[in-house]
Amino acid sequence: MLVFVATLLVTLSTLGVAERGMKGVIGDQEYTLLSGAASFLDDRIAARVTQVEALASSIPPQLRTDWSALRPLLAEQVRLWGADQFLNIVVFDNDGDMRLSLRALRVPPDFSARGTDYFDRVVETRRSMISAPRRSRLTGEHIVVFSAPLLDASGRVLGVLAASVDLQHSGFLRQIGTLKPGRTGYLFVMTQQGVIIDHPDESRLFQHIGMTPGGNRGTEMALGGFEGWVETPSKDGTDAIYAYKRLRTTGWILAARYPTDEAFAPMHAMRQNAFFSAVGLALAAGLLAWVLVFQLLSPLQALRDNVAAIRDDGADIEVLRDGRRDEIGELGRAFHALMAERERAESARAASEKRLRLITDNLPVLISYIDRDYRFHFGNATFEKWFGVAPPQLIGMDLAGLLGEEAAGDVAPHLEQSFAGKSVTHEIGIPLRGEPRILQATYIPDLRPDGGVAGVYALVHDTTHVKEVEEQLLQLARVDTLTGIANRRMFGEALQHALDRMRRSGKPLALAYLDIDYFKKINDTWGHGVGDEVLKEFARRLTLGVRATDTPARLSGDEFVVILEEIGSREEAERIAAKIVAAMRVPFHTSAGPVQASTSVGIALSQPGQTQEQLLAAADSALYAAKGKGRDGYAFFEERAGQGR
Ligand SMILES: Nc1nc2c(ncn2[C@@H]2O[C@H](COP(=O)(O)OP(=O)(O)OP(=O)(O)O)[C@@H](O)[C@H]2O)c(=O)[nH]1
Repeated sequence: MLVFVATLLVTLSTLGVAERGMKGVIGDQEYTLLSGAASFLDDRIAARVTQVEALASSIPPQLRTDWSALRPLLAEQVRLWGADQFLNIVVFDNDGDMRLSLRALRVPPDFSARGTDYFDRVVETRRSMISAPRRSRLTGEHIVVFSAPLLDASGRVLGVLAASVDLQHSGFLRQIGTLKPGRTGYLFVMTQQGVIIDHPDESRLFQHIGMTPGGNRGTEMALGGFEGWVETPSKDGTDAIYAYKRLRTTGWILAARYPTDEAFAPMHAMRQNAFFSAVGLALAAGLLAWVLVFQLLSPLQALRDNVAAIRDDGADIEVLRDGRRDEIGELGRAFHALMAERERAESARAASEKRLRLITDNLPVLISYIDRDYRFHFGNATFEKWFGVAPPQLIGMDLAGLLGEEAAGDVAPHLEQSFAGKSVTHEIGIPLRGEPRILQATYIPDLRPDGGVAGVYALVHDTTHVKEVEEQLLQLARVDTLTGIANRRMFGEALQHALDRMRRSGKPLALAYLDIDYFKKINDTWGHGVGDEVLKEFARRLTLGVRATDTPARLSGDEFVVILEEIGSREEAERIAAKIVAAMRVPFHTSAGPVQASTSVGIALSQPGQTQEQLLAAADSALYAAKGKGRDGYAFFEERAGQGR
């Protein structure tokens, strides 16, 4: 389209320039023609002037006032010139009276040439002249008069010889009519004052140019002195080329009118031809340009198709390297490099993702990403192992869908804190595959650059086993490793709890403090191993000898205690002590054979407001008393130390 429009524009503007140039040529031609015609007319007029001057001067001096003798001379001369040169030749005397006329005229009695330009000026200047166009007073015809003085020897004017030319019928001006431009163009002549003296329209002859309504800029310019050509509308509205030239001899204005339509008829035909040729050319050029552009763009189209094939059908990117050695080939190679780079980055990313996936899937923890709707966005393979939910099924699942309403309700407040921007860790107990488990969950907020939280990363691990081990460790720390009964630490706790219970129930408790008699000797006699065996058996007998609710404990070496709860009386406590003492008299079966041992027991009954230490000290004091009494027996704590049985 662009080529089509451009070609048309160029053609039309070139035509416009050519037309303007052509118009100039035609105008100049017309003016040149007119100038030729003007010079022809000037020559004719000058020739007539010369004829009349020559005729006047050829008259012999004696005949210059002999009017009757002059006639045949003039008649002979006119005959020689040819009859149609002049309409008439007359001679006036120096008073202006007509003395001679070659044509027979009815001359009115008062006819005088005085007052006419052709008489007065000649008398005045004594030189020949051409009159203004005028209407003959004698014949009524439109004429111009060529007049010359008849002078005597001293140069005095004797008369005036006047030769008239019929403007309308003589063909004096008509001869130039053949020079008219074109078929409908014409020439016309007017005086400097604008009186038309020659015109193809005879009705306008000898009328002032202004008599016809309308205006003609060219003619107005010409009356103002313009010579040359101009294109302007005529009075009848049609455009025409007007040319104007003044006659040198008379000052008359010779004008030519050439209607533009006719002047440019060939031009219009040419324009039409050129227009159709231009349209054809433009169409052809446009079509050619289209084909060219199509051909130029076809590799680009192929490149586009290749890119589409790579994107939509997964075609190999190698199709982009088609080896063209131009800009499009460069573009293809640039695309190839870009895509290869992308593919490398993509496979690196995929490998990294696979690695990460492998790691996360094989970690014995739940790794997930939870969005703001509390729905899973990502989850590792552990979800399948723990909950039987495969990662793809997990996507979009909400917490209640995975954990059940109750557990989801427990988790929600912690998640909310994390969505508020905090890292949160909490524990929750839920059944997994039918077993109660303790899980520890850590929520890490996914902070956006604007500070908002997009979601939460959740890391959950099963701490059940750890808790169990912890519990075991705790238990181990409270148990005497040799005997399996409570150690000093657990004893302390148990005593505290027992004292608390006593305070609540009001039922007193007793504390028995025991020590194996001469244990050092057993060690020394049988060795430490046997000593240990005795200690274990001692603990066993102690445990068997008291109620299940009572707590036996080994404090250190061969020292033991028993917390005896809900002891109704001192007697009851003593009974138990005696029972224990009796139980220890039975020989101990060891790897080295039976070993005889015994124990001493100190008993103290708890008092209101008494501390652990005070109670223990009281029992210890009673033990001391029991030892003091010879061992293998018990003593009851009295306020005064040392008392007991
Ligand atoms: N086999 C063994 N011996 C221990 C253990 N702990 C402490 N002993 C020993 O137990 C003995 C305790 O002796 P003491 O209580 O001081 O004295 P005793 O010989 O029992 O005399 P009395 O208490 O006055 O009747 C020491 O010789 C310790 O070395 C242990 O775990 N195993």
